[in-house]
Amino acid sequence: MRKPDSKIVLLGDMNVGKTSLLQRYMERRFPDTVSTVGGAFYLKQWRSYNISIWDTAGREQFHGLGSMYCRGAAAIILTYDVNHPQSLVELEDRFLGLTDTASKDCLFAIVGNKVDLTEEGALAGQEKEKCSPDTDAGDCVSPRVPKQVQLEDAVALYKKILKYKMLDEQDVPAAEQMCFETSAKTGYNVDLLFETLFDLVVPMILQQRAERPSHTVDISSQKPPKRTRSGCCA
Ligand SMILES: Nc1nc2c(ncn2[C@@H]2O[C@H](COP(=O)(O)OP(=O)(O)OP(=O)(O)O)[C@@H](O)[C@H]2O)c(=O)[nH]1
Ligand SMILES: [Mg+2]
Repeated sequence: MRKPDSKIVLLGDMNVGKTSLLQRYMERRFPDTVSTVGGAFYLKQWRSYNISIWDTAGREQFHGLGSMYCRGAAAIILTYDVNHPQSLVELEDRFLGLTDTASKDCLFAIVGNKVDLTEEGALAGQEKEKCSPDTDAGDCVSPRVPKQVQLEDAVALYKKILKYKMLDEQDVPAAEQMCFETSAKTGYNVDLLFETLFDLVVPMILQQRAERPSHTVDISSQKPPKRTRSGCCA
């Protein structure tokens, strides 16, 4: 198996659409999902780099595994459902602490998913035919509701995270670049989310490589060991 150069992890409450987002990006479809057990990952080749993207379980019973999946992560996607304010609250209360094991310069993206279900989704080009007896289930939309969580709430959380991590706003990407509203169902902003992160992670890979001590020994520059009287080497 190809060895990953970097790691991105999806975190968030159950049912917010983590698995659906990843499948939409990697497989270009929106299949039925079952609630994730433990975790699973995809390997994505981005330019000449291999990036592993980990999907985790949002269910409380798997909570203990979260920090293990985050270990060494270069970026974490904190996912909520724009129709469930509690799912944003949970990111701060339950999931942020799991990211302590991530890389010290870990990037954070905050993602409000299921925007297709909102009235605002229609303005963002999410309009689809309403369900009718002749419409395929995958092509129909539930009745639209006003969005329950605003993008500004996600931006506020992003700024809290910077404080929690003791990061300076000037040293990290701007909140507006790292807070997204998506729909795994229609694909809205899904490529933008993942590919923004890939582009930000690549310089981190290069920096790590530059800092890593070289394990290669140039044997041509090594002098043969001197013989001592006992026959051993000095
Ligand atoms: N309308 C709509 N439904 C979505 C969207 N994304 C996911 N869903 C639905 O929401 C439900 C949960 O999606 P999952 O992707 O399994 O959620 P999850 O976050 O992986 O959940 P856990 O694995 O339990 O943590 C499924 O019925 C999906 O079809 C979306 O963008 N729009
Ligand atoms: Mg899942």
